[in-house]
Amino acid sequence: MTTIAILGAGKIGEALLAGLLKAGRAPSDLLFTERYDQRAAELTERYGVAGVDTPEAVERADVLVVAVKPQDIEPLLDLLADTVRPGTLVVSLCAGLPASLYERRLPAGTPVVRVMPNTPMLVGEAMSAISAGAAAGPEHLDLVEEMLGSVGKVVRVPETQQDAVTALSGSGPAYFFYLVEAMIDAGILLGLPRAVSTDLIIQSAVGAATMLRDSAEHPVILREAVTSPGGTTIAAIRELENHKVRAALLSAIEAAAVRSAELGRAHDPA
Ligand SMILES: NC(=O)C1=CN([C@@H]2O[C@H](COP(=O)(O)OP(=O)(O)OC[C@H]3O[C@@H](n4cnc5c(N)ncnc54)[C@H](OP(=O)(O)O)[C@@H]3O)[C@@H](O)[C@H]2O)C=CC1
Ligand SMILES: O=C(O)[C@@H]1CCC=N1
Repeated sequence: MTTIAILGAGKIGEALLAGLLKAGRAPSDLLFTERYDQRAAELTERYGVAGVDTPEAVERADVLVVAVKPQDIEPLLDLLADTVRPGTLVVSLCAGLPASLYERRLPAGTPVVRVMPNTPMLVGEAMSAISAGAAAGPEHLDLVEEMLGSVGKVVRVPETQQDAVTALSGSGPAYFFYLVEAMIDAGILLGLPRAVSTDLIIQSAVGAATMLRDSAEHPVILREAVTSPGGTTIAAIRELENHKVRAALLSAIEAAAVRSAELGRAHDPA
């Protein structure tokens, strides 16, 4: 069985750990590293997976999943540089960091797959986009697709599209949470109890998301079906247009893509 080590079990690393276990992987086929012993002990207690140091993870794992913040990549690469064993697959979940960064620093021929997942991995509903580095072949993409397919949906994209993917689906859940948060506040403004407002909005979000996924209808058609002539929805939509919410979303997501590219350049100026 393939042993997978998650290097940096923070928010996304833990989501992957939990998702893989939920999908049926044995705790003995998983390892993780963490910076602080207390965090490692908590994770082992919660998931029954062993926390190890980086050299042990490199020694034991067939797949190393890098899930530290981009700002923490350099010391980790220093540790991995001469120790990664031939044939080990390196999977990077880090925003912005190109496969070429790993290829320059790790032993020649190390296969690298760059991935942009998202946190709904925790509930088996991740959206992950994967791209092969120079030394990664179809067998490596298949392995990563199988691994991430057990915790959500996977698409293959050219690496040139990863900054856009990061801005859209990597950060995407945050935009929906932000919208939900604002809509719950609107209920408070209208005098509803917070619990009622929260229930109304979360169920509306779940219902709308399920329709988007299952109805095969374009979002415009679904929105038009809610928007009655002379009714309530169009009164709200006029306000959204007045406040340029669509333009704000375009700018916001463009800013996220620009930031992803900046993070990459900061560590891999070539
Ligand atoms: N959060 C998200 O929604 C998504 C995040 N990502 C990417 O995933 C990566 C991790 O993000 P996120 O999980 O949010 O960040 P977190 O800070 O929550 O997780 C990173 C974890 O790695 C630990 N760490 C840092 N350096 C090392 C090291 N050398 N060895 C072992 N552990 C280490 C950190 O410890 P400490 O807390 O002590 O710093 C922290 O617990 C980022 O590169 C991000 O771009 C990708 C998609 C979505
Ligand atoms: O905000 C970030 O940088 C990370 C990458 C995508 C989602 N969270």
